Amino acid sequence: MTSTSAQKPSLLVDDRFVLIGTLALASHLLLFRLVDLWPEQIAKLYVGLFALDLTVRYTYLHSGIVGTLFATIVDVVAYTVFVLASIGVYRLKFHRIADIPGPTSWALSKWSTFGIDRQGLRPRAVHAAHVEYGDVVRTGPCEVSINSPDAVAAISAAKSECWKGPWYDSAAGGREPHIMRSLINLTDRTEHQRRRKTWDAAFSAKALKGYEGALVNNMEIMLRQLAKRANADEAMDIDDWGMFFAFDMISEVGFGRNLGLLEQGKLSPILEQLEDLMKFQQVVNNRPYMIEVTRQIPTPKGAYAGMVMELLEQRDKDAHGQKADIMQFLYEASAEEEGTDEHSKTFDKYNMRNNHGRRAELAAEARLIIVAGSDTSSTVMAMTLFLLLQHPKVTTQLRAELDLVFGTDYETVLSDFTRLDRECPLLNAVINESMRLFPPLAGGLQKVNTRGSTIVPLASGSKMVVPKDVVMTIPTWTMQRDARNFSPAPNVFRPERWLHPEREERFDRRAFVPFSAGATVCVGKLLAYMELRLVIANLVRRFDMTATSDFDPVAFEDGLRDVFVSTRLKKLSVKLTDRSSGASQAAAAV
Ligand code: HEM
Repeated sequence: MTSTSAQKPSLLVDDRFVLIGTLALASHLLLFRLVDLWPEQIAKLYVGLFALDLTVRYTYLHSGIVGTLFATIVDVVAYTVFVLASIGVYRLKFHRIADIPGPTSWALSKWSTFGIDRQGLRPRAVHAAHVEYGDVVRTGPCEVSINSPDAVAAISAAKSECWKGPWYDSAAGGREPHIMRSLINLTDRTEHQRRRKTWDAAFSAKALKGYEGALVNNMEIMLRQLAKRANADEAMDIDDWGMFFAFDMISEVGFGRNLGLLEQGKLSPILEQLEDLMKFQQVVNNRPYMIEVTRQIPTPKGAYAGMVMELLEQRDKDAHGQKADIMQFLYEASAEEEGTDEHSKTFDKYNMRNNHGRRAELAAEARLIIVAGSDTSSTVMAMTLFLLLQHPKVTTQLRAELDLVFGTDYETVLSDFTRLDRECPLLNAVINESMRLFPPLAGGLQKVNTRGSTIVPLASGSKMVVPKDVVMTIPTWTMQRDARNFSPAPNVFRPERWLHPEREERFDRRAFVPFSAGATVCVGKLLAYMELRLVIANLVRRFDMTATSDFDPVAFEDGLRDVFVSTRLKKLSVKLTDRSSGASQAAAAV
C-alpha cells in the first residue's frame, strides 16, 4: 500500500498496542515459556525486533527518522511491559507450581531475592519461609524447597532421575559445551560417572592412609605457630588459623606441597580475593544467565587458575612421576583411560580435543581440589571452636575423653587417626553436632529432573509430584534443625544426642546431610573427618581458649553468611594458653 497519512494502516496506528500486546502474549507463550533464553539470545531477539519495527514503521508510516525512532522505542518498551505482565500473571496463576505456597515476590521473579543473596542470608530466608508456609515452599518462579528427610533419596540417590540444576552451569562459567568443567559442575551425568570413578580412587582407604603424613605435618606447624602466639599472650582470630590449615593441608594432600600460609600467618592476596569473589558468585549462580554478562568482567579467577597451574607444574617437577597425592590418582586414571572408546567419546562430545583435552580437564579438577577442600572444612573448625567456647562443660568432657585415650603429655601431637575415629565418640559427636547446627553448605543444592516429573515423599507421609524442569532443593539448615528430626532442643548444641541416638525423642540420621547424599555426595567426606578430628582434638588438648573481652557471641553467630559455602563477617577473637609441660616449664623459668 502506498502511504498518505489518511491511508496509514490502522494496525500500526490506532490498534498499535493491541497488536503489540498480542505479539507479546504470543511470544511469551510460544517462546519465553518454552525456551530458556539467556542474555545473548535475548539481546539478539531484541535487535531483530527493533530492526523489524523500525523498518515497518519507516516503510509504511513515513514519519521521519526521529519520529520513527521514537515510536519504535515506545513499541519495544510497550512490548517488554506486556511480556513482563504476561509472565507475571502466568507465574502467579497458571504455572505448573502456581499452587505451591510461598512469598508472592519469589514466585514472580528470582530478582526479588537478590538482596537476600547479596547479604548471604538465603538459608535463613528459606527457613523463615518454611516456618510460615510449611514443608514445601515455592522459592522461585520454577523452584521449590522441600523440607523432608524422605525427599533426600528421591532427588539425590544414584537411581534418581534428578540431577544437578542450572546453578552448576553458572558455577562452571556458562552452559556452552566447550567450557571445561570440574567434577562438581558436571551437568552431564555420564561424564560425571566417568570422572567420579577417578576421584573415588583418590579417596580410597589406601589413598587416605597415604595422606596422613601431610595432615600431621600441617598440624605440627599450626601447633608451633599457635604456641608461639599463646606464649606472647597475643589475641588472634582462630578462624583465620583454621583457614590457613585447611588451605595448606588440601594443597599438600592435593599437590604434595603446602601453600605456606601457616608459616606466614596470613592468606595470600589471590586467596583473599577468591574469598571475596565467592560472595559475588553466589548472587550470579542463583540467576545463572547472568554469567554471560559477568564473565566479561575480569575477576581473580584467572589469577587463581594461574596459581594452581604453578602448583601443578612445581609438583610435576618435584614428583618425577610418583607422589602420594590426589593429583597422582587423577593422572594415573587419566593415563589409563586415554585411548579407550569411553574416553574418546566423551572428549569428542565436549570438543575437548580443541581445548587441550586431558591437560585442561586435569587443571579444572586441580582448581576444584583447593576450592572444595578449604572453606568447607575451615567453617566446621570455626563453628566447632565457637560452640566449645560457649560450652565449657563439653570442652572439659572432651578433654577427659582425650586424656583417657592418649594420656596427658600435651606436648605430643595426636596423630593416630584410627583411634581418633574409633575411640573418641564424644569428639565425633561434637563435630557432627557442629555440622548439624552449622552445615557449611547450608542453603541446599539444586536438583532437577529434565526428563519427567518426580514423585517426592513428604515429611507428612503424603507424596507430591514435582513437574519436569522444576528445580528442587532440600533446605539443609532447616531440615537439620527440625524438631521432627532432632529432639529435644533442636536448636541447642547437645553432642550427647549422637552418643545414644536410641534414647533421643527424635533422631533421624537421614536428615543429617552436611555432605549431601547419593551420587554427588562429597567425595572428600572421609578426608574432612580425618582433618576435623585431628585439628579439634589437638587444639582442645593443647590450649585453653578464652574469648577476648570484645567478642560478642550473638554478633558472631548473626554474622554467619552463606556464599554457597558459609563465611563469617565477625572475627572469632581469642587468646590461647598453652597447657603443655614445655610451656609450664618455660613460664616457671621466667
Ligand atoms: C567439612 C568439610 C566438607 C563439607 C561439609 C563438604 C560438603 C560437600 C557437599 C555438600 C558436596 C555436594 C555438592 C553438590 O552436590 O553440589 C560436596 C561435593 C564435593 N566435595 Fe566436599 N565437603 C567437605 C570437604 C571436602 C574436602 C576436604 C574435599 C577434598 C578435595 C572435598 C571435595 C569435594 C568434591 C570434589 C565434591 C564434588 C563431588 C561430586 O560432584 O561428585 N570436599 N562437598
